[in-house]
Amino acid sequence: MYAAHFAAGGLTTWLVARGDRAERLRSPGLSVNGVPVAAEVVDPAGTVTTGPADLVVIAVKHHQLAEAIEEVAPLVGERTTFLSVLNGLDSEEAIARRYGAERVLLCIALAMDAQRDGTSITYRQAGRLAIGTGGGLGTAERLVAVQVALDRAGLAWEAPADMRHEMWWKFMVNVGINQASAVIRAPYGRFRSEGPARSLMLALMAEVIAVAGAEGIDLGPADLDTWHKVLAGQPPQGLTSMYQDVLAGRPTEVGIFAGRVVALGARHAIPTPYNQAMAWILP
Ligand SMILES: NC(=O)C1=CN([C@@H]2O[C@H](COP(=O)(O)OP(=O)(O)OC[C@H]3O[C@@H](n4cnc5c(N)ncnc54)[C@H](OP(=O)(O)O)[C@@H]3O)[C@@H](O)[C@H]2O)C=CC1
Ligand SMILES: CC(C)(CO)C(=O)C(=O)O
Repeated sequence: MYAAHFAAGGLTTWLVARGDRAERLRSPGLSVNGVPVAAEVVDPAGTVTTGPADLVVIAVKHHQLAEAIEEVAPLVGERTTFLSVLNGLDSEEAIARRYGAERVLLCIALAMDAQRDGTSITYRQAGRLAIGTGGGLGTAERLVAVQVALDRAGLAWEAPADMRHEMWWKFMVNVGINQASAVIRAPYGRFRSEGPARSLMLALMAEVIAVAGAEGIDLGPADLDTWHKVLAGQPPQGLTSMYQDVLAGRPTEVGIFAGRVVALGARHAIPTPYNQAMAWILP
């Protein structure tokens, strides 16, 4: 979805992929809402004559991150800045360890409803990206350059004052709705009214709020209200990325959600039974 926006905005766009994956991106090719994406496929296993890229967007699942970080190497130069739309709290640090902290902005993807079937993507809401610097990551100059690129691509962005809080808010959301939707097998609509689905989502989120407090992050009722407003805008039949993974038989990101909450609970002696159950149940 992001590649389609960049290409349509007139920015030279490359899809980085190796082997069979590169072949699938060439044929049948990547399509977004039925429109083929005008982006060249770059296979880093071959001779790469393009680049360096001004911006690298990493949009893979967490278990694919380490490989993706290495595969983009031929396109990385001094001016290259990274955005990671991965959920969870860790991907920016992983990229920073490989390419340097100043090259990586903090980023989360909000309120999007993309669904994928092979190389065909459909979405109604592109949502928005929250981007920023913090914790030694990124620079103000790179942040502005990326904002200009996102404007050209027609992608909505915001730059919250407290990006760390924003990352934890998104973590709370993912721990709650992604995991609850994946085990109950329910679309967004089921979480809007009282019932077991919503109760499980809120119980999982309450454990995040507890461990966040112990980590010095102030999450609370106002953050839950913000989520309820976002949820009200999601299509009732839409599916979280984790529920899509379960339906497609793909591994889930449970390790960076429940796994992380359980580990933080152990560190701070805070019980996290709901997340422990998710870690036992989800593949
Ligand atoms: N979908 C959503 O609504 C949202 C998702 N997110 C987060 O964004 C991240 C991506 O999620 P999502 O888009 O749903 O994931 P998908 O699994 O739908 O897409 C990931 C894509 O990356 C490709 N890929 C994997 N490894 C590589 C690699 N080494 N080189 C090139 N391409 C690769 C995969 O190809 P292949 O199929 O061949 O393996 C696949 O097409 C996750 O962390 C998710 O939690 C955040 C907000 C919303
Ligand atoms: C917030 C939500 C549920 C949709 O944007 C998401 O991040 C996901 O599906 O992974």
